[in-house]
Amino acid sequence: MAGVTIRDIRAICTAPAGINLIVVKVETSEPGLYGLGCATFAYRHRLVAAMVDDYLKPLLLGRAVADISDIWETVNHNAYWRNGPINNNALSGLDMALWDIKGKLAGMPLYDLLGGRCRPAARVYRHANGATLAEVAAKVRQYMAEGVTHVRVQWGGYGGQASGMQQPDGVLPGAYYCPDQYMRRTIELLAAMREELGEEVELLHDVHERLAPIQALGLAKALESYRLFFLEDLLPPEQVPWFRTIRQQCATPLAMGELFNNPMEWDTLIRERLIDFIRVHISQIGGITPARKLATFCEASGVRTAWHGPGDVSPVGHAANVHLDLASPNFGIQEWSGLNDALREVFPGSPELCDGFVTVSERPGLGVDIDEKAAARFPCKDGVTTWTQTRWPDGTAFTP
Ligand SMILES: O=C(O)[C@@H](O)[C@@H](O)[C@H](O)[C@H](O)CO
Repeated sequence: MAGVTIRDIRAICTAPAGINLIVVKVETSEPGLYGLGCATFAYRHRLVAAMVDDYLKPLLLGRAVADISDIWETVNHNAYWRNGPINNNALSGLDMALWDIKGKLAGMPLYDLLGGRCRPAARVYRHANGATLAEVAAKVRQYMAEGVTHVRVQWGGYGGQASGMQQPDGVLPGAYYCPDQYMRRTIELLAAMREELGEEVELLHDVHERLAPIQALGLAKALESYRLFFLEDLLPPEQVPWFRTIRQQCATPLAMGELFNNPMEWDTLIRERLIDFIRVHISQIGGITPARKLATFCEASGVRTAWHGPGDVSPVGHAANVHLDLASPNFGIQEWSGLNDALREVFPGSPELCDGFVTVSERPGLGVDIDEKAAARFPCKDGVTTWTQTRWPDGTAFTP
């Protein structure tokens, strides 16, 4: 392994499910030996690709593939300013690809290289959204029939479907939602789901940072009696100090972190045991190398992992999530957004769901490949992102 070096690094952009994905391919001096990593930042794919092709490649050609830790530190410091999403995603693509190569050289699936399996498969939660309470309940039942034990319930999408909003003249266009209405409806939603579904299913809910801090506290308290598995992203990263107050006032389990990029964002939450689940987006924090350290840091504080697993993670990134899930003693649950046939065609060997558990292929490394010809049939889309232009009824811009 000592002699194997990096021969090429490049970004591959593809959108088989209509969502922009970025994968980094690292080719080595060993013919046919390469690794893949997820660098998906769906709304800025060109910038991440440029970071990979124009900055990481010239920096790293000829480096030994074995030296993942040193390469990670080198890239993290190379632009002087660090911990931003463009740099972190590019770094993640590279980092995962190097772990993939290390696994292939060792002849081991990544979970084995990370210390071995703590469980044969990772339990997932699915997402049930509906326009009516009956629709949400029907979706939950459908998942339960498929063997899924944990379901995240949402009524009218993130922030709810606002109705009867009173608005001043001249408000700007945007994705409007009404936090007070959303809060009332969410309490009604959880009451209705427990009434309808009983206690035999674990329920979760994603606030998606759509409330002011004092409302978030009120919601966490109001939902306590419905016994959530966890309440997700109750506040934006900028309001992390509020978790101290929330923790003192209620026992609703809390999951936080999909927007985090910088270790300082999670440090207090974990050290002071203010959350129960860490759910960072692994490519946003720089890949497997920092995620392993974060999982170990959480283990010491009794915090479990619930890595972010939405549609804007490539199957390569989902595989990285699941390998970590299998190898971490303090794994909690895995978000699973599902794959379509086009994703399976472009990414042979993708993780698969069976009876509420996701598994990875037993091939060495991450176990996922890419069919570049198929990927080219699904080009990424450019354009302005509109769903993140979120506003409160009076026109105030607020977090998406
Ligand atoms: O938990 C989730 O799945 C959501 O928060 C994501 O779908 C999130 O909205 C997207 O990843 C943003 O691109």
